Amino acid sequence: MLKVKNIHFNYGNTPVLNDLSFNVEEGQLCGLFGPNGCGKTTLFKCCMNFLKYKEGAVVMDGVDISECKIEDMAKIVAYVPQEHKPPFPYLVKEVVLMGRTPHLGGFFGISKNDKEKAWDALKLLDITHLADIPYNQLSGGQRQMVLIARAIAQETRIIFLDEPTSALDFSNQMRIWDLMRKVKEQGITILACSHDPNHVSWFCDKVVVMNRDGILCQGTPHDVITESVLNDVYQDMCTVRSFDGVKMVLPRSVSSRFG
Ligand SMILES: Nc1ncnc2c1ncn2[C@@H]1O[C@H](COP(=O)(O)OP(=O)(O)OP(=O)(O)O)[C@@H](O)[C@H]1O
Repeated sequence: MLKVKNIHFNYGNTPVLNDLSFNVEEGQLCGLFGPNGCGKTTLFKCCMNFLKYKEGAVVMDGVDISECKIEDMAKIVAYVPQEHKPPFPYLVKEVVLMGRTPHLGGFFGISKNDKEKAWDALKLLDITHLADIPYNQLSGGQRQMVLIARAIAQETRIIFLDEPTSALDFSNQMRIWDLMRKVKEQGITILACSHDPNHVSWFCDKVVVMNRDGILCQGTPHDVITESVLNDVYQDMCTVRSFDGVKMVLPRSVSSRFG
């Protein structure tokens, strides 16, 4: 469903993505993690043709995205950005409704069905109580939930989420990861980056680990979430324990307190 082949990208003369390749299968929930500044957001933007990579190819749902117009892209992939702070003078229900006409960024030709889909997305995230509140008045976490609702309302076959739980409290973090699993069970393909290796380990089918040189490794959480990989990424700070087959990543300083 998503094929990234030998992508290279520079900001000016500074290389950021260096020969990145990975695939995500249809209906897979793929987690992407790596240290600050390794290029995760840049990778999302290259995959959506917002940034033009200089070598390589990205194929989504059989379409070479370098030839894809923005309105066609919006039918293939929905994007939840890491944060969204600019003034956005709309009510929450209007922001979610924009998921129905993402390429227009407005409310042209909206049907009763579109309104129902937007309302369903608000219900799915349990945020119907926010519907009539101005988006600009929301907290960071509430905005994150609304943008996820907008992506769900868009009804694409692929969803990209850039740190979708970074601003959320624990219950909303778990709710979003559980929701991503439910969504992927409907055959939708998800690529989500996260700074929490535990979330990636517990919820994802596949994990792609990046460092500043490119992709360090990729595979199932069982194969990838190991002390040697994590300590490569996080400079010898992690211990990995297994509880009933579930891997738990702990800071070394904590695990040493408990022997
Ligand atoms: N517009 C830009 N112009 C120049 N350099 C940029 C630009 N945007 C990002 N960078 C640089 O590119 C590198 C990758 O940034 P990116 O935001 O993709 O990393 P990231 O892995 O998403 O980081 P984080 O986990 O902190 O969100 C960083 O070194 C960053 O400083």
